[in-house]
Amino acid sequence: MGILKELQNRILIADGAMGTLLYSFGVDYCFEELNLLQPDRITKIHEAYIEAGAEVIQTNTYGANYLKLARYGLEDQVKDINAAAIKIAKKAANGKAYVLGTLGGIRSIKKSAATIEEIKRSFREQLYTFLLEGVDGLLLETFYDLDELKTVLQIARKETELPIIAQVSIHEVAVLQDGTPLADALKQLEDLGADVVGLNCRLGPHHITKALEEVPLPERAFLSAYPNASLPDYIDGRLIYESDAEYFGECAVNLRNQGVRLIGGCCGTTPRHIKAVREKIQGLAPITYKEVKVKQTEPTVTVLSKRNKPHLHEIVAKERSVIVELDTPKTLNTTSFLEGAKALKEAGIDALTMADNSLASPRICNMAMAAIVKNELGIRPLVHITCRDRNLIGLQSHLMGLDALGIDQVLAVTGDPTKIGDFPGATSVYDLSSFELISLIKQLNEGITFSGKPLQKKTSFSVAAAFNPNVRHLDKAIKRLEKKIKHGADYFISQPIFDEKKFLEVYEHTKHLSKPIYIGIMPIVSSQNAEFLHNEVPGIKLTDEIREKMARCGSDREKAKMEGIAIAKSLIDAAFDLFNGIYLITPFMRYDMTVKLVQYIHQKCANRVQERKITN
Ligand SMILES: Cc1cc2nc3c(=O)[nH]c(=O)nc-3n(C[C@H](O)[C@H](O)[C@H](O)COP(=O)(O)OP(=O)(O)OC[C@H]3O[C@@H](n4cnc5c(N)ncnc54)[C@H](O)[C@@H]3O)c2cc1C
Ligand code: MET
Ligand SMILES: [Zn+2]
Repeated sequence: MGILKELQNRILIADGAMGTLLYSFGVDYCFEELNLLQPDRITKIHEAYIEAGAEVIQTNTYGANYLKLARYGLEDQVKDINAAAIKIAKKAANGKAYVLGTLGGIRSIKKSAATIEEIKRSFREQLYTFLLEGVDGLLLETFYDLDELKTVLQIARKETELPIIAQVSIHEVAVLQDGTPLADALKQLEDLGADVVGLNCRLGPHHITKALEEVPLPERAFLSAYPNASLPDYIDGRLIYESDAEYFGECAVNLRNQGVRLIGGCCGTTPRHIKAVREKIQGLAPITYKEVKVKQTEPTVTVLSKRNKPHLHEIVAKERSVIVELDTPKTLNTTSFLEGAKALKEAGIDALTMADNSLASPRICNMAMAAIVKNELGIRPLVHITCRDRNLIGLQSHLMGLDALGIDQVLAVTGDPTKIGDFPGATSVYDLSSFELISLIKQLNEGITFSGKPLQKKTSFSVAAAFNPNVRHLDKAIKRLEKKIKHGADYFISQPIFDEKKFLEVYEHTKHLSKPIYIGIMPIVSSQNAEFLHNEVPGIKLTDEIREKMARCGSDREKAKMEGIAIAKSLIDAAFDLFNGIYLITPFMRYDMTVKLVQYIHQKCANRVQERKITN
């Protein structure tokens, strides 16, 4: 008769999980490859679901697309794996159940997981196999990203008149990750031609039912729901679901009361769950009228963070500005650090920048020290944030914490690789690239979280990005700066430059940029330090003259210090008229050196003012 015709008059029961069932049997490789390697195993699962009461089953093809199979080196077998899955499901159904060809969503929370073009290509390949082999309908399931689902639905709708079931997945009751209310999303899918719209996975029956309370009965389409068995627990490295099938069956009645006509199960469900659904649903007619619960939306008050001072990017765009890096201690002794911070404040810096575990070695958390210098010493902190040490959850929480502390100057960087640090084997997170981190911060400035939820307040971050001019191809580095600007960078802070001639070259390459630069200068402390920088730090080359000057100081620490300061002063002279912003890096807690350089810059500014007065 056809699925849609049946749904006009009755509720259809679908099957439950395939992946988590296989996983619970100990399979932890590519589930879809089993269509080729162990077809009998898949057949038995289908049969068990049909035996339990499923009238609609789905092919074992959830991740059988080019992009996901590529993780297992199986990208060339898309057609074979899908074709085999359809044959297995049809044979198992044997006319007793409808067979849906399943296509799973690719993106999760990160849009960057795959481009729309890649998704389209990958989807089409899988779709054509379904259409060639023949199925009773298509199940587009577990789509977190509404744009992705809409894109693939449009492709499918154009290619076939088969019934299409389009299902989103949600993290939070009745709202998609981009903030779209579930009811709106399902309406959009219906308008794009989906025959059945609904949701599956991620949440258990309780939350899925709650979400559906806000969804009206569609005008033309039908509603579907495939909840997980429960919320997942993580035990001994495995995701475990509560498996009270009886409860799941009872919940199916609630789904029916919300107007759902196609009821199945997702992760953690088993043939026992489906049997329970059948027992509870049997004999119940679908509802034809429902009261929709109107969501009590809290008014979205979006206030701006309070700001007393202009941001650094606003200052440096107009006038001379000096920021100094003083890295937080590697031990719990904060005395020198705080003394240094105080001395630099007295010297008149605009901000104290604190790296985020630079060189991938742990130091006292820069957020903690930033709060201390801000609150106790009245210094404006600038906090570096790497993508290396925090996942997406950690990054957003960190930024929200900085806002709560009133710290609004940040530098978004990728972070030095762990292999150069104290813990070479440590995990690097990199959920986000530096570009994406910049975008995330700018999104918080709009009062919206990464997943599109309102924050009820707009943060007010001024976002710096890193600029490494010590590269072989400066043009490529400049392209990265342009990209960082597109993502929202307000200004740049550069790695130190050790060659007077380099400033002009950097100036010429960057003068077209719309954002200002704090150019980096770091005093050298010894000949050993000079040789290390020259020979071991990629991209950094010191002139022979500088190396000779430092070598002449031998092991005389005081002499080397004076020479290091003198060299840094010459570098400041070379940079002075080209860049408003000077970023001084304090080497090895030697703030006595950076204090002298800050004073030098201020003196130079005062002299300039004096000279101008005289010439006028
Ligand atoms: C001012 C400043 C502050 C920093 N603070 C910290 C800190 O607090 N903690 C820390 O761990 N690290 C810090 N770093 C180091 C920085 O994270 C690394 O140098 C990183 O590799 C580059 O940072 P990014 O954010 O500019 O990377 P991105 O521009 O995002 O570059 C990311 C990747 O691309 C590569 N890449 C960059 N430019 C080019 C190019 N021109 N051609 C080809 N490939 C390229 C990089 O090597 C890197 O692997 C800082 C660097 C700067 C300049
Ligand atoms: C990750 S959502 C579940 C996908 C598919 N329906 C399965 O059960 O394997
Ligand atoms: Zn699932």
